[in-house]
Amino acid sequence: MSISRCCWFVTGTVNKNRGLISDLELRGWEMNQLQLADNGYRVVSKCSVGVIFLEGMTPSRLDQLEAVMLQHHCLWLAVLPNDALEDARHLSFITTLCHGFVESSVEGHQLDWLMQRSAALAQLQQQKQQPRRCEPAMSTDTGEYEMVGTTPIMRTLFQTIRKVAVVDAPVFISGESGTGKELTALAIHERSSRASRTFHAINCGALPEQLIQSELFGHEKGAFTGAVQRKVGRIEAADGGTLFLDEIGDLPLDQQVNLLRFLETQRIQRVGGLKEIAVDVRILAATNVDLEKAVKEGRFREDLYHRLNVLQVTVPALREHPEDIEILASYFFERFSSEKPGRLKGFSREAFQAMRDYRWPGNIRELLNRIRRAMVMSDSCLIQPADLGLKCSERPAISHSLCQARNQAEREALISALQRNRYKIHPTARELSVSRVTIYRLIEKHGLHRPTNETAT
Ligand SMILES: Nc1ncnc2c1ncn2[C@@H]1O[C@H](COP(=O)(O)OP(=O)(O)OP(=O)(O)O)[C@@H](O)[C@H]1O
Repeated sequence: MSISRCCWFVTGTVNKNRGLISDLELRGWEMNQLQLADNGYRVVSKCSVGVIFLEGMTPSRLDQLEAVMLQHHCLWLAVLPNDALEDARHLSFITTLCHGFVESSVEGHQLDWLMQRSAALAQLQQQKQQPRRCEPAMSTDTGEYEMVGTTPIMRTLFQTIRKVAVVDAPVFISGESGTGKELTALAIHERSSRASRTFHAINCGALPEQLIQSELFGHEKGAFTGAVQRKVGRIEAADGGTLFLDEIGDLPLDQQVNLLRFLETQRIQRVGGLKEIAVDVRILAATNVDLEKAVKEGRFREDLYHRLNVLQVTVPALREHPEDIEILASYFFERFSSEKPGRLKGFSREAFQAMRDYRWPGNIRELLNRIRRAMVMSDSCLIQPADLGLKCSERPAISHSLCQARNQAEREALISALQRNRYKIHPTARELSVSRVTIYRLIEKHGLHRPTNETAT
């Protein structure tokens, strides 16, 4: 594995550390100093490791640094002055933000070794976190149609998409609203032999009932009042390509018969026309309602259901793969970055936590919309839970495992004790009858962040 020898460094007192920095440069490290720009540290994420020389670092610089460090996907090492571990502010900084620390008496070759190991680990972590995308389903100018997900359930979905794409049979895509059914349909089309032809999506629930037949099958001039000219229907327009019938459960029963006839014969007849026209279209259909139930209740034709349901793809609800939330959030942050104010750098830990805690009834579409709105509305440099319209109390109503419940209770007890004690570590530890070290450990474990104006210990 080739390791990038690119390193950020921030130093409290440049001169004191000049020797060590030069030594590292001689050992092949490209040492880049993070510069203090007008609005804070300039963020450029090209290095996978960073070194903070803590000596002489003022509390206000530490505050600025924290925000920057959270933005970088790199591992941070602290070089400590002798008494740093006695200082609660430094201790909290090291335990919550740093991957490792060494005393300032460290020799160049020792720091070099530690940086190499950290850079290697950071690279491995980054590889693991790379979004495993189902290659762009459709090339568009906006690059809008990428499927992001790294969890086993999403990988299974990507595998299924690849399998069903290569055959020409109808596919039935089920899943809750906003889970990505249309994106799945597009991904199937894009991997099929029809990829170079058109992908046409119809929302059956949005078509006015009296116009459905003409919309789907087209009409001849004069077929009905207002039919002033011939119209090619959506099925015919998709000839050679793929037709995606969204919300198929909303198709009225009489239109279900016409669709069934088309699926059986691959021919259509325009309204008012006499000619049968052969159309070569692959049908993908989706619903977020229980179609089997609709069949039992007589609202959906059983024969059509079986015709459409040759191959099945189920798109999971977001709450079934919450581990993808962070990667999806980052993807949407990138996707809408042109709409955000320049100062906005990403998400706070609390925002990620709130996103993980939320149940997401509107699935990925809701996540996308909340992030897009937060990016416009946020006043700070990191998106906060309130910007997303989320509160920590909006917890999932799903049952927790005992371990999750314990964690949750521990987190809540810690947050309220910290708040009661104005984020002072000592009284919080006393109240919870644990050591101060335990409080620091728990703060790190639960990704909490003490307000920067609290200097308390
Ligand atoms: N895995 C994903 N990665 C990235 N974006 C996604 C993913 N899944 C869905 N999206 C985005 O979420 C939005 C909703 O997706 P889509 O329209 O495909 O959902 P749907 O299940 O068809 O919704 P509905 O049931 O309301 O028709 C779209 O903007 C889509 O690009």
